[in-house]
Amino acid sequence: MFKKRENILEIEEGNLLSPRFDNDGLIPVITMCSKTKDVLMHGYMNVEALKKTIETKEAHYFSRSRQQIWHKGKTSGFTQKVREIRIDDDQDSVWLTVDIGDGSSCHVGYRSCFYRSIPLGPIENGREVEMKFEEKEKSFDPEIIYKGQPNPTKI
Ligand SMILES: N=c1c2ncn([C@@H]3O[C@H](COP(=O)(O)OP(=O)(O)OP(=O)(O)O)[C@@H](O)[C@H]3O)c2ncn1[C@@H]1O[C@H](COP(=O)(O)O)[C@@H](O)[C@H]1O
Repeated sequence: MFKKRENILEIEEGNLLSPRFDNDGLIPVITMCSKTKDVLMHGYMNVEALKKTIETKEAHYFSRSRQQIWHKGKTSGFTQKVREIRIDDDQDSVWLTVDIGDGSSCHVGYRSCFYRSIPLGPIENGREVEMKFEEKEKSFDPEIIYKGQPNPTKI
């Protein structure tokens, strides 16, 4: 299915898909909203998740904590319709452009998982870094949507 990685020229300049999966069999994925261009989330795919994403045109990831294929939106209904898939020069990271309609992509209730920004500039000695909320309010209530599901965020 995927071309065996044999030489750099082919990997960088060739037109055959030959993704590089890490020692855990995963490739990092960054997912962007086709409408707003916001980065929605960062996850991972294994071979099966990448194949399913290509074939079904809906984003599938590999959940590291659950150790299984994860069809995004299966529980919440917030599926991601894939509009474009790109891979980078050395074919070890994937960029998905997805349509989420009026949905969201963050299990905390925001549209994007990247809902806070970190201020630039000098950090005072010993002072905690205060972030800014770029999304002013949640777009859904995760307590309702993910009722009974464990919170994947770990300390
Ligand atoms: N829905 C999400 C979800 N959406 C976005 N993300 C982001 O995707 C990343 C997942 O990457 P990782 O593989 O590193 O994290 P993980 O620990 O394996 O995630 P989990 O398998 O524990 O959910 C997280 O760090 C979040 O930033 C989510 N991470 C987890 N979920 C959980 O996925 C489950 C199914 O949700 P839906 O796909 O929306 O139906 C629910 O239990 C959700 O809580």
